[in-house]
Amino acid sequence: MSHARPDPTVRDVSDWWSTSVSRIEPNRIELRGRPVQDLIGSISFAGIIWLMLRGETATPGQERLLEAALVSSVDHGPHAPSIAVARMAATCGIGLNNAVATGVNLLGDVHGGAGEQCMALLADVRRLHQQGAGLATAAETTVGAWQARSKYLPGFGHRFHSVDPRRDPLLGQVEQAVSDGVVDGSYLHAAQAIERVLAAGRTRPVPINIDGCTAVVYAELGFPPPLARGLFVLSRSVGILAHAWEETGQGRRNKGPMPPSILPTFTEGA
Ligand SMILES: CC(C)(COP(=O)(O)OP(=O)(O)OC[C@H]1O[C@@H](n2cnc3c(N)ncnc32)[C@H](O)[C@@H]1OP(=O)(O)O)[C@@H](O)C(=O)NCCC(=O)NCCSC(=O)C[C@@](O)(CC(=O)O)C(=O)O
Repeated sequence: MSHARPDPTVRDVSDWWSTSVSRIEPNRIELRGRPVQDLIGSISFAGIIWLMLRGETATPGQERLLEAALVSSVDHGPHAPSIAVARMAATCGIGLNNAVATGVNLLGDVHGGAGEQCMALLADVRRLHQQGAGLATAAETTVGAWQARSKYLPGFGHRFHSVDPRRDPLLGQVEQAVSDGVVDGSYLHAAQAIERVLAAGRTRPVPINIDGCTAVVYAELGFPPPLARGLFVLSRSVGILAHAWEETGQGRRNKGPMPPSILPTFTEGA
């Protein structure tokens, strides 16, 4: 006798994986209602990402901006933790898929995933501004409230860039999209206002970083915050794959984080 309780949300066994993303039947593949044979050769990769996540076709302006953000965050060299760890993994005999997963699994609140929280930060500034506060006041109030919890604001600061070279071209694309009427610029202005608050009184600014710049784009385009992280993962997977593949080709085995001639400092009696 079965003791399983019936699930009222499941009327039929075919409801178990019910989805509006894709429809797959013998000799039929539709993605968001569009036959795959109509998409192949006619839609860009950024376009299919938009279609799959949003369920509708991007306008050319939306697609251009999404593509710019995806391009901007693909790689940051073996200094970047997500790349370094994927290269190390590739030398350990675990296969390319596991090397890529190792890199992707390093992306989070501190590295490559801060766009999710950054979008919430920008939304706070935007909301106060929309309620009537001046932009500078809205940014100061929000920075104060967030820094009462942590001095590190998501989407700002970089371990060695004082101006991230990805910042101006990407934010320039957002400005262009504002001029073209694609987005309204409110998240861009919130980010710039926070940057000004953080720079005040400092010789070394705390710049908006790539997680923050891409969060501006994804917020302007109307993606929900968790997808800022998801889209960063998609983009960085390209760089992770390229590095893992190159490292695989170099044939090294069991490569550690630094040359064996450099020994970690042993801290006596800790
Ligand atoms: C990223 C880092 C750990 C860097 O730290 P730093 O080394 O600079 O930190 P510190 O030396 O502690 O700070 C020096 C002084 O600046 C102040 N300060 C620093 N950050 C501040 C901030 N956010 N808000 C206010 N104040 C800040 C701090 O208070 C101190 O002030 P003071 O005590 O007065 O001297 C830090 O910013 C941070 O956690 N950010 C938030 C999380 C975030 O957005 N993550 C994404 C980073 S992008 C990325 O992951 C992609 C990447 O670019 C990565 C790559 O390649 O690495 C790629 O493409 O792969």
